[in-house]
Amino acid sequence: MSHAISIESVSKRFGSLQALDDISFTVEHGEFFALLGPNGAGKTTLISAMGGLSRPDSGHIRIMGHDAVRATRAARMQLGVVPQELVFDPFFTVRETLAFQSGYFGIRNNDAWIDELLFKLGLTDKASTNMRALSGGMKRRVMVAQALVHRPPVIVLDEPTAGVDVELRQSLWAFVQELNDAGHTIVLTTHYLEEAEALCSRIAMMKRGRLIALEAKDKLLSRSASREIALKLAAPLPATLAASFQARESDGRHILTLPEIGRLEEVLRELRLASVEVRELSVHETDLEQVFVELMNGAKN
Ligand SMILES: Nc1ncnc2c1ncn2[C@@H]1O[C@H](COP(=O)(O)OP(=O)(O)OP(=O)(O)O)[C@@H](O)[C@H]1O
Repeated sequence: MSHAISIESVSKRFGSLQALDDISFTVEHGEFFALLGPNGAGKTTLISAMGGLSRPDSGHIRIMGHDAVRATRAARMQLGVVPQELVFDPFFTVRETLAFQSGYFGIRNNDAWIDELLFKLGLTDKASTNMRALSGGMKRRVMVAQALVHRPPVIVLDEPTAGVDVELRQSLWAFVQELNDAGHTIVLTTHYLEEAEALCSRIAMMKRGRLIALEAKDKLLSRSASREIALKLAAPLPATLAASFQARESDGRHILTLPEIGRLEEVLRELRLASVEVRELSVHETDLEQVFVELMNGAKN
């Protein structure tokens, strides 16, 4: 079959604001894909368009081959979106919420799957609790269950861990990883870059409605040549080095930024010339946050 998600030259304006500017990319079956970008980059707008909730001004989106505008219902059957905002009827119980959502997809007798979802998301003992009586974290778990009642092959999570405690975050990721292992395609937006780094194999970055990077994670990480080194010295850091390598201090160590690792030799030479003994040296590998910041700063406005 075609791609799990295909986005083709999608643009959308809100008045004078270009929220999406000619976005094109595909997500393959079974991928764990991250969509990153600062606030207002257009991630939620793009996700709404995938779910047929808002209509692009131009371009096409297909979910498992179904056009999100012309075949909204068929596309939605293939897609589960966990929204950023908590949207629910406060008077329904958790089980009623999930049964109602199943009915929306024309699924009757969904109890066995609902029970499994409740169990996997740690909601079993909350099944009869009214939605309004749940904590924020519990409500978020219901949002995840709600997106999965129709067992969609493609799952999009829009910042599902915003404001969620560490325990839920970890159990949520274990569950999402399990879904991915079972063959579900996952698209994730998050502001926790270490989550994207740990889970996703390919990463798209957006800024002001445009796609500014789309690469395999490893390739993206290797794109940043700069490294930080931490030095513990027996004497003060020579001023010339401090100036050349934007030195700062942390935890009794000098942190120097090397634009490329080859400059390490220059640092060591300067220290030898100044007779400063090195007691400890460690090199910090690039992480996604560093690449993200560099790309965001480097992208034109
Ligand atoms: N219905 C709307 N009417 C007008 N402007 C909108 C509407 N929806 C979104 N926008 C604007 O479009 C831009 C993109 O918003 P969007 O919510 O898609 O960003 P985002 O990348 O999801 O950000 P965040 O990380 O904060 O969730 C923003 O400037 C936002 O204010």
